[in-house]
Amino acid sequence: MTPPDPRPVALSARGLTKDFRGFRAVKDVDLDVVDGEVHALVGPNGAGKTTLFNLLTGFIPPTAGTITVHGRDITGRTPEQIAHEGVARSFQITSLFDHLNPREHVELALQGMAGGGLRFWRSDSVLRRFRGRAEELVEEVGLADLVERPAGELAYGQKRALEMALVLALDPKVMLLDEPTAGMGREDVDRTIALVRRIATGRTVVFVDHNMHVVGSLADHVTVLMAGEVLARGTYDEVRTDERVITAYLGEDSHA
Ligand SMILES: Nc1ncnc2c1ncn2[C@@H]1O[C@H](COP(=O)(O)OP(=O)(O)OP(=O)(O)O)[C@@H](O)[C@H]1O
Repeated sequence: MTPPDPRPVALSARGLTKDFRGFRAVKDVDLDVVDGEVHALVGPNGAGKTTLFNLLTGFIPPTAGTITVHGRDITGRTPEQIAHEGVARSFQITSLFDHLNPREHVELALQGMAGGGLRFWRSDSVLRRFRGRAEELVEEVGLADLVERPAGELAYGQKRALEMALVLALDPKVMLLDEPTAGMGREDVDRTIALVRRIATGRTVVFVDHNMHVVGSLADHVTVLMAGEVLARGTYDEVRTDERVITAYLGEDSHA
């Protein structure tokens, strides 16, 4: 057993439960993500990872249970309110504007965060205030050379990096990344591992990923879900060698 982490808890859930018309997708989940750690949520298909993400970020309300951020109860808050508590997420599905370049995307996100709302009309003088910071964020995610390239012309891995910049624009203390390497080839996967490591400095990161190389490379702690429940938790090496986890994954392989 790992000794308790002395750092304060950034994001916590107690008894978190979600029913979809009688089907319990998340069951009585307790989760503690400590300040500054990288925490992976893993589990076979249908384990409840995305549902848990949606609960933690307010995209769906829980049937039961509580969620706290740095000790403040955020249960039942909207995604916008939760973002203002410093929790922001990325999505698996890209939602970029093809004709806008990376800098323009980030400028809009910064404008939205500053209270201007996400507007489709943009006053250049307003957006220019955000230009410097937008360029920094584009550079931080490794897209400095593509700052003027319309998003529609970016490769898949570059689009995912841009989405990371949009999450960073919210200046989150806790970042939730939904399958940051989904659909990527090895090179993009390695680039994304390096990127997540970089952006995790001074932040708390929770991510879902099916790629165990990514989980092993990044995660300080891992929570394994199975059929909506926490099956195991610990370091990567602890959960990797846990008999229950091995059985759960073997079960998944045999049905693949
Ligand atoms: N809106 C919904 N209505 C009904 N059932 C749902 C809904 N969303 C999810 N579920 C069910 O809840 C269970 C958990 O789904 P979830 O998407 O959270 O799993 P997951 O671990 O993210 O899976 P994957 O790895 O395939 O993305 C699944 O059985 C799914 O069919």
